[in-house]
Amino acid sequence: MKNYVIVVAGGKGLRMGGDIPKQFLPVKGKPVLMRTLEAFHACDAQLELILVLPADQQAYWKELCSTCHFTLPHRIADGGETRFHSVRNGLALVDEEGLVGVHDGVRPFVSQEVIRNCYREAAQKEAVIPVVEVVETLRRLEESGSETVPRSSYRLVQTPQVFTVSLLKQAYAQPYSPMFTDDASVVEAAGHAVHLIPGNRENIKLTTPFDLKVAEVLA
Ligand SMILES: Nc1ccn([C@@H]2O[C@H](COP(=O)(O)OP(=O)(O)OP(=O)(O)O)[C@@H](O)[C@H]2O)c(=O)n1
Ligand SMILES: C[C@](O)(CO)[C@H](O)COP(=O)(O)O
Repeated sequence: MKNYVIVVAGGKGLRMGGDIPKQFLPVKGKPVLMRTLEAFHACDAQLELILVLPADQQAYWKELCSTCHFTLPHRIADGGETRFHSVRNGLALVDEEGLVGVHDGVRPFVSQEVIRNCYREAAQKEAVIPVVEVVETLRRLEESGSETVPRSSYRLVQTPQVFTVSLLKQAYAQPYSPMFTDDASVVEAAGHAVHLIPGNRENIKLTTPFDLKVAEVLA
C-alpha cells in the first residue's frame, strides 16, 4: 500500500494572464508550485509526489528547481487538454494500491490538518473532498431575473480530493464529459458516493491577479 498525490499544473492560466505560467510565479519569493509540493511533503514525507505539467514547460520547471535548489523527489507527467486529461495522465504513473489525492498546483495554502484529514477519512470512506461554507448571499440567475437560494444548501469545493487508487482509476476510465469540473464529479458519474469534510478558507485557487495579492498576505 502506497499513498500518492497528483498535483495538477497542466492548465493555461488564461484568467491569470501574463508571460509566466501562474504555477511558476513567485509568492514571497518562492514559486507557487514549490510551495504546494512542500505542503504535501511536510505532511507526509512518504507520500509519492506526481506533478502534471505541460510538456513544453517541463524544461523550464527543471531549470527553476535547479536555480531554487528545490530537491523534493517527484515524477512528472504531461498535461492534457483539460484538467480531466491531465489527472488521467498523472494517474497512469500510479502503480500500486493505496490512496491517491488530486490537488490543484495553484492551491499552495492547503492546511496540514486538511491534508491529513482527507487521507485519514479516505482510508475509511474511499472518496473524500474538502469543502467550505458559502459566506455571502447566493442568487441563481434565471431567464426572468434572479432569485436568492438557501446558501446553507451549498458548499464550495476545494482540493485535495482523495480516493482509493482502484476507485479513481475505475472512474477515470470513463470517457470525458464537460460536466467533469473536479475529481468528485468523475467519481460520482461512475456511481460512487463522495464524503465531504471541512476544508480551510485560506486554501484559495490562484486564478486571477487579485488572488496573487491575497497570496502575498497569506504566505
Ligand atoms: N488542462 C488542464 C487544465 C487545468 N489544469 C490544472 O487544474 C488546476 C485548476 O485549474 P485552473 O485554475 O482553472 O487553471 P487553468 O486551467 O490553468 O486556468 P484558466 O482556466 O484561467 O486558463 C490548475 O492547477 C491547472 O493547472 C490541468 O492540470 N490541466
Ligand atoms: C477542482 C476545483 O479546484 C474544485 O473547486 C475546480 O473545479 C477547478 O476548476 P477550474 O475551472 O478548472 O479552475
